[in-house]
Amino acid sequence: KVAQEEVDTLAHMEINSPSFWHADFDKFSFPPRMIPEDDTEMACLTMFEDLGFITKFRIRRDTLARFVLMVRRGYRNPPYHNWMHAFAVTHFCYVCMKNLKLTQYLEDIEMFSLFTSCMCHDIDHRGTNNSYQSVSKSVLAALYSSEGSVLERHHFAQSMCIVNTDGCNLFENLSSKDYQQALDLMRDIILATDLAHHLRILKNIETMAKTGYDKENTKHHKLLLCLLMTASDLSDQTKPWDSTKHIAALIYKEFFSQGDMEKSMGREPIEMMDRERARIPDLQIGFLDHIALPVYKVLAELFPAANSVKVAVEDNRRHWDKICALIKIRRGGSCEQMSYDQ
Ligand SMILES: Cc1nc2ccc(C(=O)NCC(C)C)cc2n2c(-c3cc(OC(C)(C)C)ccc3Cl)nnc12
Ligand SMILES: [Mg+2]
Ligand SMILES: [Zn+2]
Repeated sequence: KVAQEEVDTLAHMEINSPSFWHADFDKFSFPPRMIPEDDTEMACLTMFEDLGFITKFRIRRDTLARFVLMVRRGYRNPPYHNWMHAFAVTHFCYVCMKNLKLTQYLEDIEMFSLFTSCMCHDIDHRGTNNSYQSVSKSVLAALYSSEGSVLERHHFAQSMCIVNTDGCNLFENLSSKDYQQALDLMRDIILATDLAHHLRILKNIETMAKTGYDKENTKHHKLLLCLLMTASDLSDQTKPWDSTKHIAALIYKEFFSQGDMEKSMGREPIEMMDRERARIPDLQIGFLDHIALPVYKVLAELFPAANSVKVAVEDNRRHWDKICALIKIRRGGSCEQMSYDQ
């Protein structure tokens, strides 16, 4: 699936330093989506190298090149859940590892597995959510609906296919113990990206932040890995307003086409997926209040160095509030569709 000359090019090129991409490449303020898509594989090599993973886990350069190329190809091209989403998620995880001194909280193998999981966490996403898999009686639902987290199980299965493909096994030089641990960690971390799972464990994460992280407690390691994964998955919300506005446009493009498909199947989509009914500013305020803000609040409690990220999300919420207020003034009543050139 990946041409040998592509692998050779990526495998033999000198790995660029972070500053080659931008002076702030390893800062929370840097927007990873500004990297041209065709440069993202090289930027992934920069991050692997800068985190010390290539040396520490004795990753062969041709294996790494083939792995990165295969992961990128594993993504489809829906409006939001595409390779650039995975790259942005991976970049946020890299910035956390560079700025939050995570070596004092997690083991090397855990960080390596988390970083790799970020790259793979939405592989082969079709731009539809878990409930749509059951409604449309998709192959994925047939495979996984009895266990739940249908999409996330598929993302993990696809990731394992790549790891098991000749010349793509990123973990090939790990001890058998570390090898098994890496795959188990990838499974737990990718399954943690199911919103339902996240909402189930959020209380435990908040309790851990209150009582204080205990490096000797394996449960705390797991909870922290899940938090870092969801904080990375939502990290588009931590960037400046222009980017956040654009991301909302992509998300609702994807949601509304699912809603259209559900209507064509004679079903009523939920409001956030119904282009006739959805009020985007209201929905985004709800999403930020109930899903995004709690994640960055607890991240900032655990890591004061992440406070700027929480502030950025609060700024974005204020922007949506202003748009809602504007709509109310102009239209009276609640927020309706309109262009947000705010
Ligand atoms: C900008 C933005 N708006 C969203 C608005 C709504 C929802 C949604 O699913 N609401 C469901 C209702 C029933 C409560 C998700 C949104 N969303 C996500 C997202 C996060 C996910 O889950 C983790 C990462 C674990 C939190 C999983 C999937 C997605 Cl698409 N990423 N960005 C967004
Ligand atoms: Mg996902
Ligand atoms: Zn994702």
